[in-house]
Amino acid sequence: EVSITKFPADERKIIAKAHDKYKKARAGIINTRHGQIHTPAFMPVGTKGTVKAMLPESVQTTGADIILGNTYHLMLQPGAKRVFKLGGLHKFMNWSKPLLTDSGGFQVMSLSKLRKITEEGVIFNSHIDGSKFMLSPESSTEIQYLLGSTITMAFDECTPYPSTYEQAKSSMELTSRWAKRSRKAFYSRDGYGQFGIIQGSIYNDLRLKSALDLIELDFEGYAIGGLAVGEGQELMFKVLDYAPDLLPINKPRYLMGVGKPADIIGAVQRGIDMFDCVIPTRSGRNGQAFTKYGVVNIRNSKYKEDNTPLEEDCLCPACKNYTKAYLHYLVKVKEILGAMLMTWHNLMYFQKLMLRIREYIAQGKDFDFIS
Ligand SMILES: COC(=O)c1ccc(CCNc2nc3cc4nc(N)[nH]c(=O)c4cc3[nH]2)cc1
Ligand SMILES: [Zn+2]
Repeated sequence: EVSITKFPADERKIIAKAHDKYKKARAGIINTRHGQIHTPAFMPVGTKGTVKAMLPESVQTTGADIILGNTYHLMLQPGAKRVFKLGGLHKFMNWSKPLLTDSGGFQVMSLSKLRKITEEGVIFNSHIDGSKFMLSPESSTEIQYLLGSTITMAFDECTPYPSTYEQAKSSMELTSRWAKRSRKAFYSRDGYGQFGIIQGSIYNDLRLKSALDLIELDFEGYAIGGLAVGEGQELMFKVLDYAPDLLPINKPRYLMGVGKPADIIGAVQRGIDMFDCVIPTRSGRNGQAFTKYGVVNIRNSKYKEDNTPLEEDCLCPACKNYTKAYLHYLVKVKEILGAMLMTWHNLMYFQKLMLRIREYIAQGKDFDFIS
């Protein structure tokens, strides 16, 4: 049981504003072969088969029901066939709950050096040793099968921002053709699912066409891609004012790569059910702690003799057993325990946020508690 605390001032504004205009927030449960996912859900990112600086059992204590892995990284090292031979990713990383794997297109574009996009798929050189690989709707789907993903993502092209209407249109059409091939390559089994990813950038008619193309393929869930790519919160919310409504109301809606607490709250109010973001883990290792008082940059010298915890009522090990002075010191001297404690606290903060959101939606409360 975690205590219910108030949203910090900046979130207060967002929720109060969002509440008036949006009554699309929903709370629910996704049942899978590896257990239930309570939505709205936040997925900690475990790119290389580990949530960095966390034991899987520690991730579990924060309240996470599902974590995200990346096809791109795992296919390069240790290799999907090897993970399959060793019993699959769940066994390999000792995580028995649901796993969602991104399909690799986004990571290829943001990580690999040379690459070529063809109708067939993406040809690229590994950012590790430069060796040549190809990712296609078929190979990405097969890799995710070999990993044993609970939720497989269709192979898409994340349309860059900004893009002209023409660029966004041809990119979205490629994603639709790849979605069809991804769906055909998916080996459907009870309790496993595949999500389509809609594109279309900031153009509402393209977003609609993308949704229609993917709804025809009857995926178990749908992701909104091509956002959190530099467009900013205002433009992202402008797309989210209508895009979730283009998707089946009875299937999960997943906003990829989002986000800060205020982004999550605004997106939940617009009908989004699932989130993933590196922010709590990556910025935690970087010395940023999310608290009800706002973000604490623990490296700031004002904390070097602060003998109080990050949050007095937080149940995480960092807050229960240590002070900001100790965290300040650990992060400054780059001690591994610093990364561990900051990550643990941030993941706990994000899961507490999701728990509060789920409770208020389930109780039909209009978030007026923060007014
Ligand atoms: C400390 O914080 C950070 O370093 C940091 C870095 C990146 C993001 C944004 C991530 N945004 C994002 N991830 C994404 C992953 C995606 N995957 C697929 N298959 N298709 C997409 O269309 C797609 C879009 C995304 N947008 C947010 C935070
Ligand atoms: Zn804490």
